[in-house]
Amino acid sequence: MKDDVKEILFTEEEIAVKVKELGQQISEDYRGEDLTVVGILKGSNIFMGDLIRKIDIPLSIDFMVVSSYGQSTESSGVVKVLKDLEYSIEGKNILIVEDIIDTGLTLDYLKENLFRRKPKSLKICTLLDKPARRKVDLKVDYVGFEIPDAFIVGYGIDYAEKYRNLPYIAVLKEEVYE
Ligand SMILES: O=P(O)(O)OC[C@H]1O[C@H](OP(=O)(O)OP(=O)(O)O)[C@H](O)[C@@H]1O
Ligand code: HPA
Ligand SMILES: [Mg+2]
Repeated sequence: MKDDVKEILFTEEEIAVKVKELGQQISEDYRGEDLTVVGILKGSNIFMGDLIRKIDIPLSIDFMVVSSYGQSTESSGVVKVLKDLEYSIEGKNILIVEDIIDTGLTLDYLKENLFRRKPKSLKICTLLDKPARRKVDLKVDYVGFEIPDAFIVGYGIDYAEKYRNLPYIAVLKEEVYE
């Protein structure tokens, strides 16, 4: 697995520092308010777990499973909801947690989908932001790291369902996916 890595972008330690910063900022912004954190699986599986433990206010969690990359390095442009939320979000403060925003198509679809359910507020937190590939305008409220236009894996993020268990965030060698 490690032989497929071209370059480590962010170490475990760098990720931990950033996640703590994001958690502190979110805690301050929502203090005194109810908060429901919605993780977008599978990619946010690790980030979500680490982030909520750095948020020191009461919160509840829910998950959606969506997919648009499948086994590819390119978005299909079609966002499939494989598992929907368990609970109503009407009148609630919702924070969507994503691992990475690339073209923005996934979150553009999800924002529309969730806004229709009448939440009190709807904000977005992503660990990684790849602005060079954005295809839609998207306001993102909390961003961990801005990254270059490269296909990354690790810390829950996959290529063809592999590499999620890498403890750091890395760029894959092109020969792995070309
Ligand atoms: O901004 P976009 O171009 O839409 O890309 C971002 C989305 O792509 C990845 O999901 P993927 O479809 O790979 O599913 P996964 O989370 O199960 O890996 C990632 O987790 C984001 O949800
Ligand atoms: N890596 C893995 N999955 C992704 C990426 C990426 O760079 N962009 C969108 N989904
Ligand atoms: Mg993926």
